[in-house]
Amino acid sequence: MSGRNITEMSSTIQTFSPRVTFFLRPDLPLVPWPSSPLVVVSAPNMTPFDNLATLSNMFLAVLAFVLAVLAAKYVYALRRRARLPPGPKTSWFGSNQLPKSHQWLTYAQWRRTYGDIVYIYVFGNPIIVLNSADAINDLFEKRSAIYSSRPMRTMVNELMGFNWLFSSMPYGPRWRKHRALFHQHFHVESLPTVHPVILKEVHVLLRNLSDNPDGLFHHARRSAASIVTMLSYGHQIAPEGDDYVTIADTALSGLGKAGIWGTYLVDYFPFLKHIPMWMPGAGFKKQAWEWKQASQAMLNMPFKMVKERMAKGTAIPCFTTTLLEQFATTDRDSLDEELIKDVAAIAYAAGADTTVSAMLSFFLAVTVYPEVQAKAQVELDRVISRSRLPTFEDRADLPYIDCLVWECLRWNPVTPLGLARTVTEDDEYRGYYIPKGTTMMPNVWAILHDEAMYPDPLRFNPDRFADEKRKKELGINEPPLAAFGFGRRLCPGRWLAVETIWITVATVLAVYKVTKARDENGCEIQPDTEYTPTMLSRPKPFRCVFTPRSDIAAELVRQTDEENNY
Ligand code: HEM
Repeated sequence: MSGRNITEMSSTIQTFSPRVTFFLRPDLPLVPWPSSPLVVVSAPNMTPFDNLATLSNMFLAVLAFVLAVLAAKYVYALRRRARLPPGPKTSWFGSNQLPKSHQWLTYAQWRRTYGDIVYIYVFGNPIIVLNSADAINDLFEKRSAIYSSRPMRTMVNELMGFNWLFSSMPYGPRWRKHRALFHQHFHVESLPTVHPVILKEVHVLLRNLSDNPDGLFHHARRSAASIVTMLSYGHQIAPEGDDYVTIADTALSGLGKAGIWGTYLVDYFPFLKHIPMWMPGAGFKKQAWEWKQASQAMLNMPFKMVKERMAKGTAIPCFTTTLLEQFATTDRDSLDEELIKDVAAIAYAAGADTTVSAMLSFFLAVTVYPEVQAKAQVELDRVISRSRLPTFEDRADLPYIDCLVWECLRWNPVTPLGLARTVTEDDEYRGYYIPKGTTMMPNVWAILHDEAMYPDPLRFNPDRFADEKRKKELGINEPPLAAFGFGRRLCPGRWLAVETIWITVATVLAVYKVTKARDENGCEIQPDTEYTPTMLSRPKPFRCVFTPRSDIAAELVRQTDEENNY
């Protein structure tokens, strides 16, 4: 070694390049390393073969180090994977144990097998289903800083053009801006100003039920939709063939179908969005393109209509006019037209079909449970004595109607799997490892059918909300808030929804007896109590009959026609 011992050389090298020294072996000669200008060590007696041997030793040392790091990482990952929550055996391709329809029912059964927190792995995507109020509360409420985002939804947001919906935006400044603007206009204190709008549309519903009882689904939908379009755009929906409703319904039917994250493969494999529409198997792209035309029209068309009416001076004051006026005068920093347009459109997208599902649950429940209907009518008759229609001022005196509304929201929740979240950091809960990016599904149906809190949960029983002492014992609240979500993403339209459902229930039961339809032989038709398997679940079509409870009731319905128009 030319008179220099290994320690000296090593320290010389360390001076220039500590990283290299780390790999040196004392039993091998030290040589200059041509590619590293920092290592300047003379070793005159060395041959090219010696150099090669040293290079390969260094290479081996680096390789060994890299392999050690990878092995450590692998062991760490294995250990973490061993701490994933339990769940059905799934491979990278998912599993045939995964339910294809009404997933919430299967997930609720899994609670018995796997517990509150169930892990599924589908096409490389980790999903956790939360089956209990405790687990959801611990994560979505107490750790809301990392559980308030939404999963990336390639089909809905990117391909179908619904990126204006703040309900599916990731948690962050853009979402916050949208939500704050929505909240400014749709909050509990604003309710008295929206009561006249709700009341008027519910009266239209009464008349429609009298004229054409078989059109129940259509009338209920029209009523819920007209309330939100009046509030957002000052637009009352035409009885039939309203252009806005037609276009919005096309868009929303797409959203309903693609809304449960993972319904389309492209949610799991976002790169599929790049495949051309003409390729075999790319039917989803064509379908998404059609829905996109509708989602963009739904966003732009009514907004343009309001601007035109404002220019002509015929616009009815509403959310859009108020904000456009504000935008034109003062508040240009915090407002822009795109923001106003997005927020105006979400009221219909998020508010119409949800409210109508709960309304339809009410019609189904009172058809199937006549004793519930009779009890509500006793209360109504006691308070308003059949001489007039109920108003919002009667609410405090009609507690059973409240209970009936809560039970509609619980019995078959409108969003049985809530709206999926994603966790934005690795987390640990009850000793389980929850990887960053996991899609979190709150099983709202399971929570609202937990026998410990709601005994005999499949039965429609408003009385479960009536007894204060029993409620305390069981730990239940009204309203059943889980129906509206959790934490920072809790539904901001819940006040409007509850008011709408409440006055619908009170008004319909004040004037009509709702009974089962009969077939051609005069036999009662037992309604199907099954619900659709969609993200927004609603009763499957059923028939019922609306009979005025008295001549006065029929007259009260007729008189609603004389109310002033907007
Ligand atoms: C019975 C009627 C309704 C039900 C059951 C319902 C339910 C829900 C649920 C479960 C969520 C997701 C919450 C979460 O992620 O934890 C949600 C979000 C939302 N709802 Fe509702 N909703 C109803 C009516 C309405 C109405 C009438 C409006 C508007 C006028 C509305 C506007 C929204 C919006 C904007 C969001 C998104 C919130 C966010 O992501 O920050 N909802 N709703």
